[in-house]
Amino acid sequence: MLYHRLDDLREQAARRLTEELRNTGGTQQARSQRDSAVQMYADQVEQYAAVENGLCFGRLDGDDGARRYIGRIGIFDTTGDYDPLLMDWRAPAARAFYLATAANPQGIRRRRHLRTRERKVTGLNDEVLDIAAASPTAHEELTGEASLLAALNAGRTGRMRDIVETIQAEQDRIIRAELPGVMVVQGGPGTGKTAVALHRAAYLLYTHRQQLSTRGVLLVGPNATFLHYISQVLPALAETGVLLRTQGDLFPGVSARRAEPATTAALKGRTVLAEVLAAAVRDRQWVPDEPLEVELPQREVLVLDPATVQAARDRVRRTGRPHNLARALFDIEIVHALADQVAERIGADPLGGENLLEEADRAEIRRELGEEPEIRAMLDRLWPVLTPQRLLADLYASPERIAAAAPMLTDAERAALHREPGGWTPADVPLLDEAAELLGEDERAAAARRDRIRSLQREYAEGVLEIARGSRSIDVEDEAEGGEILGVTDLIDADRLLERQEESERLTTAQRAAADRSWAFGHVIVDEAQELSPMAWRLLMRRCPSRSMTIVGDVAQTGALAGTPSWQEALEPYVARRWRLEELTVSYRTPAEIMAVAAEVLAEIDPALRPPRSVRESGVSPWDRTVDADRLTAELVDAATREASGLDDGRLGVIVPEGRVAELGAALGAALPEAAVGDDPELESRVVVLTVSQAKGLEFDSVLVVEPDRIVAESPRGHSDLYVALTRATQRLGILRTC
Ligand SMILES: Nc1ncnc2c1ncn2[C@@H]1O[C@H](COP(=O)(O)OP(=O)(O)OP(=O)(O)O)[C@@H](O)[C@H]1O
Repeated sequence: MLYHRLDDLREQAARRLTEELRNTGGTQQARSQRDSAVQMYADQVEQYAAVENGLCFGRLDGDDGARRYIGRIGIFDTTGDYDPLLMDWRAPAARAFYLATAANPQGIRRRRHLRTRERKVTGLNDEVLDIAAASPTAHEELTGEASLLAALNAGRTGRMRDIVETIQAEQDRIIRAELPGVMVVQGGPGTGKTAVALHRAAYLLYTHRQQLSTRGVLLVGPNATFLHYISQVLPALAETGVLLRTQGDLFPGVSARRAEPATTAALKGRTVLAEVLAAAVRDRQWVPDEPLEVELPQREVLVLDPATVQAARDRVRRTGRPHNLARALFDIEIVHALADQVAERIGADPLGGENLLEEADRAEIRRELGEEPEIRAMLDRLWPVLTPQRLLADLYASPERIAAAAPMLTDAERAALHREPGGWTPADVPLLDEAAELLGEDERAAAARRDRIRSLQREYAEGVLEIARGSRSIDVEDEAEGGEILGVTDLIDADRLLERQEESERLTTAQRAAADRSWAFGHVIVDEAQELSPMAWRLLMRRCPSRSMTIVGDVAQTGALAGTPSWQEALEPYVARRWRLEELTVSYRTPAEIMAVAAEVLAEIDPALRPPRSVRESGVSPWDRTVDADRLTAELVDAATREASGLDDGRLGVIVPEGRVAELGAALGAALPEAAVGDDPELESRVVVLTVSQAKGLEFDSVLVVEPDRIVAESPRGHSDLYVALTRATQRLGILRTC
């Protein structure tokens, strides 16, 4: 019944989308209303398709005999009294599904978990919460673990799945926490921090739709591989309004993929770099040592002396305006001084009296001088308008500029900043953002933003057409019924749709936010937040002036050298002590046998830290073997082949030291053609070879950790890296050492 209703809803939305797209012309208001309708129906078609799998996954039987079904979206009975046929998991009335216990049944007598494949029910588990009333049947159990354990033991696919069917009470509390304020969610590996962060995004968008649909939600993850890993979760929860970004993509127009030494990235993460950049901007406001001569065609030579430039610069700086925006004031100052020179000369009274020129004459001279190309060129040298990219590229490229801007750094640190142009690193992005603040947006930056928006609008227009094409089967059915209905794509192409988009500047909130550096998000969620440097925190705080944030991470897993050793330290400058801490204490991923091995490494990081409690045992002990160094590759290939063949439909992750990834990856790739290796390896491959920083946040059924001692030795945070590596497996762990 629910699936039939879903089909009806989907057909209805697709038909309306097609109708709206066919309409053209009309008044501005009519067009704007139509664009809203197009966006709404396109979203609906996408949402109804997204919830197809596992549409309904729960049932609550109340003490009063009432029955409620819980699912991915709400569906109502539109033929009757608008009764809910299916309740959205985020609705307040659905909450008992996650919280009710035998001790506190919340008016619920029985909770049922339904498992479905496509549109068939394949299994169910009942929990009777009122023990006195329990009349056990074949599938009734008294604990809530059956569905959870089934989900945890299932083979991994290389893509994260949502946990909407089995959210646990401690997670539910965090997911549904109030919107305002900064909440830190600290939890050991596998405690569901990422899952909770994603479900919180979906919950907030549902509960505060009005507010967040205009300001948007930003979710920041550690790297592109990770974002790829989690990218399916929100669409499966029928939410498309969250912008997923890595730090390297947070500056519009820049995609930072260049590599650099960890120590250089750490240096760039320090707040002292904000001072360096401010000094670098000041350094570009040049006062010449010698007077500058400007030779104007058909006119005299004008001379600008250093003292005049210095005085103009001081006055302009005192206004506190950002560099690019202050340029107009500087121009006025300098042109004024030059015009005075001209006026002195041409207005001089031959009889020695007062200057003969009136104010109107002087104004005319200033206007003319201001337009002289030679003078404009000189002003460009004295106070150049700069993009953030120009400022930073010029700084890095010049040891002299670095020396002038960074006297507070050591020689070695200054040398580390020096490099040739050619792409940006993720650590450059917060610096570009800082530079943009110092420089202010000039016309060129505004034009670049308009270009980006235009290209996004085109993408959007194409996306709408894709959706309309995807709903084509419904058009075909209409035709079969005898209707002569053309598909929407026969009538309109992306360019025409784009024209229409441009009339009303319609874009999804996430798309507009992505193109606009100064966008203020309604809520910001940061995953693996322990990796952020102080400079990266500055950037994120700018994107979220309301300080409505969910910060998710584990300080014991900090790998980045400029990462966060304590939440208080990271947040203090922005919210003082006004943040709240929630902790997750149960590891759903890592079985007890593996957690015991990881716990030894955790004690090396800090003996006071406690590992999370594993929710299950796998019954398989991790293995740990030492081999001769020259046998390592052969032994690794053997072990990986064995582990891979033991997987049913799961995945094997091979985590290797950074310094050996190319060599060992090539050997594994030659022996196991299905092995993926590289900067952004395909996680859906059965075997994936990665470094610890790539493996951050990911998980595999079986994991091989290669040369743990070398992983530790490769970084000052090496024990944290090893802890991350050892906690990636859901079932089996093998360790291969060399002697
Ligand atoms: N309530 C739950 N029901 C089913 N699966 C869950 C639940 N909570 C967590 N999991 C599963 O446990 C695994 C670990 O979750 P997740 O990746 O969110 O942990 P994490 O705390 O972010 O780990 P890490 O710190 O290692 O990145 C995932 O496979 C997730 O789906």
